[in-house]
Amino acid sequence: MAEGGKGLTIYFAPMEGMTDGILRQTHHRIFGGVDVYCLPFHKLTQSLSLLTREERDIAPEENEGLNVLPQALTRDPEQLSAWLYYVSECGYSCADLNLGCPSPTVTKRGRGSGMLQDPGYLRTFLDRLFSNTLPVSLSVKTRIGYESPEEWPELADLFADYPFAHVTIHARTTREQYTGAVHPEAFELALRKGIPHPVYNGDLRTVEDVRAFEERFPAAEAVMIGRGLLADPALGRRIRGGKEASEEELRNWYTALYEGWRDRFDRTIALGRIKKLMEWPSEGDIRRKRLLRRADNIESCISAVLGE
Ligand SMILES: Cc1cc2nc3c(=O)[nH]c(=O)nc-3n(C[C@H](O)[C@H](O)[C@H](O)COP(=O)(O)O)c2cc1C
Repeated sequence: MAEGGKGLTIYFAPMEGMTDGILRQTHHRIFGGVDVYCLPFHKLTQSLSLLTREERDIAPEENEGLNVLPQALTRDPEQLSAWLYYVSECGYSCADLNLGCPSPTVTKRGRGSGMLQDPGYLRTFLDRLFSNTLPVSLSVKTRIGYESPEEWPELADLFADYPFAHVTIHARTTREQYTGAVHPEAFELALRKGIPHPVYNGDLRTVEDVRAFEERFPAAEAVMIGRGLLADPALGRRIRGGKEASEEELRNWYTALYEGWRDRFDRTIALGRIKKLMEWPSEGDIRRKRLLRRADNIESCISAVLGE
């Protein structure tokens, strides 16, 4: 696990359709304050071929100067094992297994958090995987159950039994998707059960949230933050005592992201992405959201989010 240097190690959560190489590099260049950038999952298939977008995302040149953690979605230990060799050939030393995705199209095939429904199969999967020496170390990102947090004690015992590099715990069930109260007590149980290097994830949106977390869990080593960093890209830096994002930094951030996405895709996709991202800093502000909806170029998007 990467060292934070000071205090908690901070992971930038993987967010499909958002946290691509352009966002990761731009974030690192302007704000920093993040130790590890997590890649959205590669959906593994029988043929083991990746999508062009997935190949590009993991390519060393896309991630130059960054600490990144690639991630896979699969319920097949042989597929995962083969992919881990590919990750190693790309030059990375750790990779992550997704056991958290709650999308019905994923879970109905028993993948992502769908695997949590069958702890027996999950043990078989992990036994087979760890029966061989792996080319890189493996971490896992999980939820605390499929239907109910009552499933967590059994799952926590399971995760404590394997030599994971770390275990990221999104403190919600599959049913809870991304909203509703998190269950921080699940993290307490993870610490008590000796889960290797647990990383807390879920609704850390502000510096105050992180301070309260540190106070409640002084033994915690690491947190993963997603939407909080989209809403305030300087959050990692501020957690470490650094300054808030200036207006100039935010302008540079949005402009660089828009231009990067426009050059890679096209103007329409870039505008769509930037608007989606800007929903987070505009959260709860109906006027800004209305202005953002109407905006049809990057300047009016920036005015909608940063204007008076
Ligand atoms: C649009 C979107 C895409 C996501 N894609 C992934 C993914 O590819 N892999 C993953 O493990 N989690 C994914 N997540 C979950 C986040 O990594 C994170 O666990 C979740 O947002 C909770 O953290 P937060 O409250 O800090 O945002 C996604 C979440 C969102 C909202």
